[in-house]
Amino acid sequence: MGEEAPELIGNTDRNSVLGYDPESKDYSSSIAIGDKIYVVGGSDDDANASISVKVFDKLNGKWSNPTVLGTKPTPSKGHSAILINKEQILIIKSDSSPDDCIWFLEVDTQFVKQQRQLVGTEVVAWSKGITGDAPKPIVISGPSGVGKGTLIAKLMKEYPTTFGFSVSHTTRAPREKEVNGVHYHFTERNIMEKDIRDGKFLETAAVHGNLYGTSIEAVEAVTNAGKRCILDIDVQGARSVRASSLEAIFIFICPPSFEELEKRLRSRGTETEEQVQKRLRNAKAELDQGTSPGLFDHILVNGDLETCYENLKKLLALEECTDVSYQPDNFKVPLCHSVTKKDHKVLIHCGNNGLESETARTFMLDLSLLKGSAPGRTRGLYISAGGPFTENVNGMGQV
Ligand SMILES: Nc1ncnc2c1ncn2[C@@H]1O[C@H](COP(=O)(O)OP(=O)(O)OP(=O)(O)O)[C@@H](O)[C@H]1O
Ligand SMILES: Nc1nc2c(ncn2[C@@H]2O[C@H](COP(=O)(O)O)[C@@H](O)[C@H]2O)c(=O)[nH]1
Repeated sequence: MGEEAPELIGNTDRNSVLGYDPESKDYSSSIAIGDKIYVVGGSDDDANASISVKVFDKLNGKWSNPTVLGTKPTPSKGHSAILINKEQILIIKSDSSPDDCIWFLEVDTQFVKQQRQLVGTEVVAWSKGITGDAPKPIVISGPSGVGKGTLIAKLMKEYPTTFGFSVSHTTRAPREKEVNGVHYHFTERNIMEKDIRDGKFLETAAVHGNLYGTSIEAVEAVTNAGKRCILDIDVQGARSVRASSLEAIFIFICPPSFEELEKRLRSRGTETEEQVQKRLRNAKAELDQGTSPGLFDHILVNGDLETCYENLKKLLALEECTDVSYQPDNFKVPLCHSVTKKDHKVLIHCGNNGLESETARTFMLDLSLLKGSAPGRTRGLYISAGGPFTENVNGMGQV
């Protein structure tokens, strides 16, 4: 792309332009936000199908390749892009399955700002759009030995297709029965520190003398599998997640007494006496922080295991959403479409010029109830079909 500014052709008042080169089969959409132009490029050449992001800085006339966070959309035959606010670009993939065609490219959300500071480069983040009000991830915290892992294992065993565990990274050594990639991603401190600098983590904390962290990929792997994500993290981690854009439910597990906690930690037999002492010292502070108001939504006492498990299930059922359909059966965006936006509504006009053809259809995306963002999915999309939707059609699309 050289050092030339991207040419904004077409309907520039909507800030969104699609260019297509029939020879190379490359296409790109350019979105101007402030002094930056974001170019989302792709190729519909089957052999080199790809989707990429470049940023042009109008102030210094330079291109940059941003650090791209989050799971990228799979390549499609084409896409259109439209600015929905100063932080997010809506990308609509053509000819993609209904559950994989709405994506958000975040360019200046809270998460992107944080990561930009951390990484020191331009940062963008992908977040897949999903319809309806999908259940929120669950953060489970509590002092070491209280029974978090035991409760989570029971939940995963009873509901294997509903819940998925966010596999953390840690620099601590594996215990006898722990499997790399299942219980933790066991890693070296210098590698983890580099990954932190590269913005790969949603949160990290030094816990009991080791480094622990939830990678963005760990959370996305669970949500991409269509499951509800469970995070087993310490109180510092819960605080970081609370401050992030990952909208979650925060549950703190308490022991019935400090003596019982000590007994469980010792009887597990996985730590040396010195480590047990350290964990018990830290438990005092964690119990203080965990039970003070503000951070956790729910506190459960793990006295009798079965009672606590039943209470946990009840609590999660309370937070479940009802099963309602949020998109029409025939939702699929063809190559030939145009997109316009008014307030919180985006109209996708499909078919020849979006109007005249017999197969022409219009879909309306309602963005007013969007929740969450990268890292993770953007929930709360509502899609309806038909119309008439009285919006002037003069957008762009693959031709
Ligand atoms: N309600 C309970 N009553 C008695 N023992 C329990 C109960 N819940 C868990 N345990 C036992 O306590 C020990 C610690 O449990 P677990 O490993 O699940 O704790 P944890 O909170 O995940 O600890 P860590 O934070 O160190 O990973 C285990 O041996 C487990 O079998
Ligand atoms: N902040 C984070 N804390 C984490 C993460 N993964 C686990 N943990 C917490 O660490 C302690 C100790 O765990 P152990 O397996 O060594 O006993 C415990 O409280 C976990 O909840 C993480 O990714 N981030």
